[in-house]
Amino acid sequence: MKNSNFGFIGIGNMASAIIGGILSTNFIKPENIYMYNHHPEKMQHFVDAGCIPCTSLGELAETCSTIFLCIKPQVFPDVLLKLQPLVANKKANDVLFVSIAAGITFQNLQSALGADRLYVRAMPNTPLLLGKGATSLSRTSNVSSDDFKQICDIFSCCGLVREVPEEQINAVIAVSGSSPAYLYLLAKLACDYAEQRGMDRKTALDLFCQTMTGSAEMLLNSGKDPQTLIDMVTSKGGTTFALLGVLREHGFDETMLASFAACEQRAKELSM
Ligand SMILES: NC(=O)c1ccc[n+]([C@@H]2O[C@H](COP(=O)([O-])OP(=O)(O)OC[C@H]3O[C@@H](n4cnc5c(N)ncnc54)[C@H](OP(=O)(O)O)[C@@H]3O)[C@@H](O)[C@H]2O)c1
Ligand code: PRO
Repeated sequence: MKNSNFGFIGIGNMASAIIGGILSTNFIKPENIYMYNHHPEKMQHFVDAGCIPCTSLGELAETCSTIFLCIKPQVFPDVLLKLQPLVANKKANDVLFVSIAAGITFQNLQSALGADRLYVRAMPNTPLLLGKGATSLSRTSNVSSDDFKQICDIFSCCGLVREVPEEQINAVIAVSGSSPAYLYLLAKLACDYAEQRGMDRKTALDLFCQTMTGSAEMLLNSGKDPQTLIDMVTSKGGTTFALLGVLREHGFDETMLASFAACEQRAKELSM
């Protein structure tokens, strides 16, 4: 398969993050990036940067050998139904589909677009917008190493990439896809509390964020596991001991684990 033109369907938050990463690193020239959104004004920013807007799905399908499906899972049945006849005349391995949707399975894509086509599933996250995202990728077994490397390289323009088997891609949503939401929630609560205690909110946010990045560095580079790092913070009978005691009393671990399971379960429900 020769990838020369790349098409994006659904130019919202995540497609914008991926295309932004590609353009900022010059990995693909803008004139090789095609896009379609049913509200064309959403594409204007990228059109100004030299990308090619399509006026129909057919125009995009005609021109592109790699097609990123960046719409919401609920929109997939409709878009795949329209896409199927538009790619029917292409040879099976002449087009590679990359779906970034939570829950949409290879089986869903194969049923709608053809069993022997090439498919990659991606689970990115919103920090891709800053080139600091984390993306998990799975591929069907017929995707060659070269083709898969190209998709990995595209997501690498926006941060870290890891391959996971498809069986794990719903579980990973709680780890890196949805997880920015609970980290932001923690930041919000810490800032709300600081404000209640008379602190300046911006000062609290700066301190909290530095603590998040520093803690992440410790997890990655100290050689210590998470529990050892928790123990290093927790003086016997001290403040952290009191804090963790309340979390334990209120079932924090169980609540978080239940929320991760709900996240994975919802992805399964979003399957077509
Ligand atoms: N947001 C995240 O953190 C995140 C992380 C990982 C994966 N994902 C996955 O990424 C996908 C997109 O999420 P998002 O947050 O980027 O959503 P989004 O901002 O709503 O983007 C979806 C885009 O698709 C457009 N669209 C809707 N129906 C269309 C159609 N029939 N044809 C063409 N374009 C259409 C929407 O246009 P209008 O708004 O004009 O209707 C919108 O621009 C989802 O499947 C989600 O599961 C999201
Ligand atoms: N945002 C999407 C959702 O909430 C997928 C992961 C993050 O469904």
